[in-house]
Amino acid sequence: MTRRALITGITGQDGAYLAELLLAKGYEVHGLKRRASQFNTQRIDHLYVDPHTAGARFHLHYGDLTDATNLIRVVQEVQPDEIYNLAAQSHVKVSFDTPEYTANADGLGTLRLLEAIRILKLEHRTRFYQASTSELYGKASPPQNEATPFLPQSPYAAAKLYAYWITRNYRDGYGLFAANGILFNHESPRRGETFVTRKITRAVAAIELGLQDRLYMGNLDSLRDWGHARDYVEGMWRILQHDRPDDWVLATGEAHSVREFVERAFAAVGREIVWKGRGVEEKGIDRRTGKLLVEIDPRYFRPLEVDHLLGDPSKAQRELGWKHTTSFEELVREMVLADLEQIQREHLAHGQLVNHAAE
Ligand SMILES: Nc1nc2c(ncn2[C@@H]2O[C@H](COP(=O)(O)OP(=O)(O)O[C@H]3O[C@H](CO)[C@@H](O)[C@H](O)[C@@H]3O)[C@@H](O)[C@H]2O)c(=O)[nH]1
Repeated sequence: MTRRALITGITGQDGAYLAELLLAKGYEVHGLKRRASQFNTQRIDHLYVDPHTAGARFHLHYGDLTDATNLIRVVQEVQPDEIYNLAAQSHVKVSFDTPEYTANADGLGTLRLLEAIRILKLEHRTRFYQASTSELYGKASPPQNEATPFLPQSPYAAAKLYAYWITRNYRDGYGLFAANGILFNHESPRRGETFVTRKITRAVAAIELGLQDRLYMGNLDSLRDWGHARDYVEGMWRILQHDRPDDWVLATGEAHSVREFVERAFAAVGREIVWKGRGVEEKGIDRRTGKLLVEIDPRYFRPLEVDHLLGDPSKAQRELGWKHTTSFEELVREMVLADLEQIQREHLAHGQLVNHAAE
């Protein structure tokens, strides 16, 4: 029997990698996508199959985590063996501007999906994966593992805390196979352009190609545990194949500062950055040419910051046999090289640089 998966957030970075993985494993993959005035399917266009094609295993459904009746109907139609809830308003800084929407989509959206499973009496058929996050740890001291108490520091993290707990409550109360993957930051060339890694690699590529002068940054001191998204979707799948539902940290076990990410990204194109000044006066200068390349813009600071995320993935390693395979250095390099190619292509097509990195 072909297994069926429903992925919410299929148009995002993780949704695209997970869809590829599940298709390669022989699954029938259904994805939920929001209607938008502009095309938002670039990351999955290569997977699209005309639904009239015999044996098509990739299907998209319109939907939204804020729309309960829609979710119930889609779950009823698909009758999934596995649901991966990856949809969210996932930008931490944006959540300070849109806290109510973030709570609705990220918190209540998770509840709506769990309720859909119950209403349709799929408790014994459908396994549920919740995209929980290292942002839950917030101010908790590193390293963080499954037993570390959560101290969320944003509307996004507070909404995800509700989602984490309601997933556990439905597991314990109703016997659902409902699991939380507590994923630390994971990036790739498909990362959204307003997250810090992609913002940096796009800027480095654009500067290198002479299309941009400099990069404006927020807090350079944050430490993050950055891995490659392709490794992490493999972990999500393993979490749902385990013999019991549980909560799992996926991380590399290595933390680097935002400053270090900037340095490595410029190093990938042969530039060395030297830092001058402190705080908002800090500047990144190209050692060879003396050119000012990085400046601080306080607009990118958040009302609350998460200073240090460093995951301890030993449980996932021991019990799921999961481990990251891409190093920090390889990740940065892959992203810079991909952006050099992509920006060259965009520039040829539009004659100008398209810049979305406003957050
Ligand atoms: N986005 C952004 N972040 C900046 C900038 N300058 C400094 N930073 C710092 O870079 C760090 C990482 O920011 P993001 O890349 O936006 O990611 P995040 O806040 O860590 O959240 C991401 O990872 C979580 C997992 O821990 C995810 O849950 C979340 O959805 C998101 O993907 C933060 O400390 C942020 O303050 C900037 O110009 N833009």
